[in-house]
Amino acid sequence: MKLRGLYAITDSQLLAGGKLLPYAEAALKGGASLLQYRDKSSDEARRLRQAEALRELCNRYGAGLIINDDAELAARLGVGLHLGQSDGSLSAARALLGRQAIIGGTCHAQLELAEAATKEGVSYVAFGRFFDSHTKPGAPGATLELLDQAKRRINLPIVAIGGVTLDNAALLIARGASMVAVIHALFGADSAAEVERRARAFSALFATN
Ligand SMILES: Cc1ncc(COP(=O)(O)OP(=O)(O)O)c(N)n1
Ligand SMILES: Cc1nc(C(=O)O)sc1CCOP(=O)(O)O
Ligand SMILES: [Mg+2]
Repeated sequence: MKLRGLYAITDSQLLAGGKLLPYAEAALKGGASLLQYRDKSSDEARRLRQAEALRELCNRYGAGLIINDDAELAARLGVGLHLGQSDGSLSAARALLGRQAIIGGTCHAQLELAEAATKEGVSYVAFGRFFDSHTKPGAPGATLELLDQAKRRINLPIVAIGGVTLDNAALLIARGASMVAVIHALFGADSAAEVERRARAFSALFATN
């Protein structure tokens, strides 16, 4: 699986009212390489149902499905996982999911966290928040200079997240981001057709950088 390109992340509030599957499919049609299922609810049956449906879509479009926060659900479905600093052990997740699974770790703006995550066997490291974020306004800030340093010190794909839009994504890619992870600027749209247009535009940035 290619860890380069658009990394689409779902949001249960933004995609309420039946939008999850059509909007996720639109992002995949538009070329998203990874899709993260990010749902903070505790409705386990619904989470399982939705994640299974997203796995089917990702398989159809040749993209990777990543589950946020929930190693057990990722293991049950045989898909990837993203963990933040308080979401459990990355090395335990690697042991649970096996060598092939895509596992990512949140590193905020700290290279030391990325070095520790690398030792624990992650597939990519995620830094952020780079810009003002609708979804997570309080996330700690990261700078473009951090990407330069990370590129020199971390030998893994780098994901940039937080306030990424079609206007600023090229800056991140030019500074070494292998993937841009996007919620609001992708899914905060009035139609699935608009999500697909945006996904195509994000994906095209990787062809020219
Ligand atoms: C690709 C990617 N990067 C960072 C995060 C944030 O993870 P975390 O800090 O655990 O916060 P929540 O998303 O769980 O609220 C992410 N999900 N994906
Ligand atoms: C989930 C998340 N994690 C962040 C971090 O900095 O670790 S920023 C963020 C929100 C990303 O959403 P949007 O594209 O709408 O800004
Ligand atoms: Mg988390």
